[in-house]
Amino acid sequence: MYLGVDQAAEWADAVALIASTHDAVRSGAVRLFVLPSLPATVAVSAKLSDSAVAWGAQDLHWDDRGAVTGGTSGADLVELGCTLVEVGHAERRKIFGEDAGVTRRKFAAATRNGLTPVLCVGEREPMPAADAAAECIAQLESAFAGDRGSTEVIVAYEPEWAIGQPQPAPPEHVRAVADIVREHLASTRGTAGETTLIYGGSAGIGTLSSLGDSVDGLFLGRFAHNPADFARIIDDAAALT
Ligand SMILES: O=C(CO)COP(=O)(O)O
Repeated sequence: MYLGVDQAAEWADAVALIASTHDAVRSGAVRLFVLPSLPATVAVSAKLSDSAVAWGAQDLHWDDRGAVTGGTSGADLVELGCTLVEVGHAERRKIFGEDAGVTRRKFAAATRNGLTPVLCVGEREPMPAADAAAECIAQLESAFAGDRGSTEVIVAYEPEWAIGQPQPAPPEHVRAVADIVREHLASTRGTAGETTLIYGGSAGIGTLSSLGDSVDGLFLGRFAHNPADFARIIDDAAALT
């Protein structure tokens, strides 16, 4: 909810231009997706529709149709051209009280509708990496509910305590957690359906370079609101490919 609808559209316009001119995006070496606020979806998708940038939503309801005033149907997101949807963001868990059961049902709704879930996991408080990873793995397994990799999933590791801060979590912490989570995903899901691991939480210019190949990418918030900064973050990603 940082950007208004017109601001989001203007931002998407700038991002579409960056995507169309950046070699790493043009070649497919760097892939981009945008999850605007729901009211901005149509305006943003109009700007991105001729670009390589995918778009999606920040939330959906677990039912596709019925008496759910204020809900967002995954089927409607598909009609809007969304190919991804975020599930289980820390703010959904904290502000809206979404628990493991809600996240599991929303994850199922995403895959049922053919939307790639961007499944957010992360520890609430700072803690040793092994404990943080265990918490993330418990959240993952709870959301998967036995799904063993039939669909593509993007796992966003976002420690709750690192969101909305001046700096991301220390890179050595992120790398240590990501290594354990990745090993778990590889041993339980293999390569079926493809699982991507990205880091979010005050990520910006230089974050990806500091994480090396322990993650596949970033989940950006505030520090991508300036398109010029976003372009520099794409440069960081391109340098790693
Ligand atoms: O929550 C986030 C992305 O989902 C991160 O937001 P910030 O990068 O603004 O902390």
